[in-house]
Amino acid sequence: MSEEAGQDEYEHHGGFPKYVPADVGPEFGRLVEALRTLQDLAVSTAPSPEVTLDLAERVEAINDVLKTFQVPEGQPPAGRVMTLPGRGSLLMLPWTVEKFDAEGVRSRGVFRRFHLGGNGAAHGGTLPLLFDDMFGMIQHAYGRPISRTAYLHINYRKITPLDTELVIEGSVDRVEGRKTFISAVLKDTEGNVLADCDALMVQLLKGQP
Ligand SMILES: CCCCCCCCCCCCCC(=O)SCCNC(=O)CCNC(=O)[C@H](O)C(C)(C)COP(=O)(O)OP(=O)(O)OC[C@H]1O[C@@H](n2cnc3c(N)ncnc32)[C@H](O)[C@@H]1OP(=O)(O)O
Repeated sequence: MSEEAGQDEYEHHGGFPKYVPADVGPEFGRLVEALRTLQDLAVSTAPSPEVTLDLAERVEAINDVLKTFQVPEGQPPAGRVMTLPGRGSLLMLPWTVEKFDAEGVRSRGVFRRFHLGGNGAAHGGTLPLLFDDMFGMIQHAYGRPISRTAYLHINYRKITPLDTELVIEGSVDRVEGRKTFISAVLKDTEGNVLADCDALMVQLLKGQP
């Protein structure tokens, strides 16, 4: 495929908006980190009813301010700041990308209290989120158009601990027409495999949701 044709194909992200990196100041990362700490505290505290009511009113006041700045998908910085944990998105795991190229993507971080499943381990549903977003980035770094996950097969090999530095790394295994096969591994810093995952992502047709 010529470079021009490849670029044309890359520009066709189905019905997706085109995502470009966001340029933000340090105050954005500070806000996101403060909100993550709020999430951790919201699931790990038991304040009195009076304090709960006071907090609800204060958070509602913050929401009233934020509501006036709502913009369409693709325009908020959340998810588009590659230098911030979770690319600055509260949905994503707060992990930091340390390698991002066609050879593959590597990211490092911790599961926090907010991600607790049971008995000190990360909730099983948070791992597919980590892998799925990783696969989106791998696909992006490889130069493939944004695609939808058709399947995602995860093997939970060991308990995934909270508040412990972990590393996830993956790459494209092969491309067959619209289909990209990707795999990734989650390890602790001693190299123990906690989970591995492979997925099929299918390139969207023009205008496909
Ligand atoms: C600033 C920069 C930021 C960068 C970061 C950006 C990251 C953004 C990240 C965003 C990332 C978000 C990612 C998300 O989270 S996407 C959200 C989760 N995924 C979905 O919602 C997908 C829902 N499903 C669909 O939309 C359709 O089913 C798709 C689009 C997947 C395929 O339906 P479509 O009608 O289009 O195609 P087709 O059915 O003709 O299939 C085509 C081919 O694929 C093969 N096939 C299909 N399914 C399966 C299967 N299960 N196992 C094995 N094979 C399967 C099929 O046999 C055929 O093969 P072949 O016969 O051609 O050989």
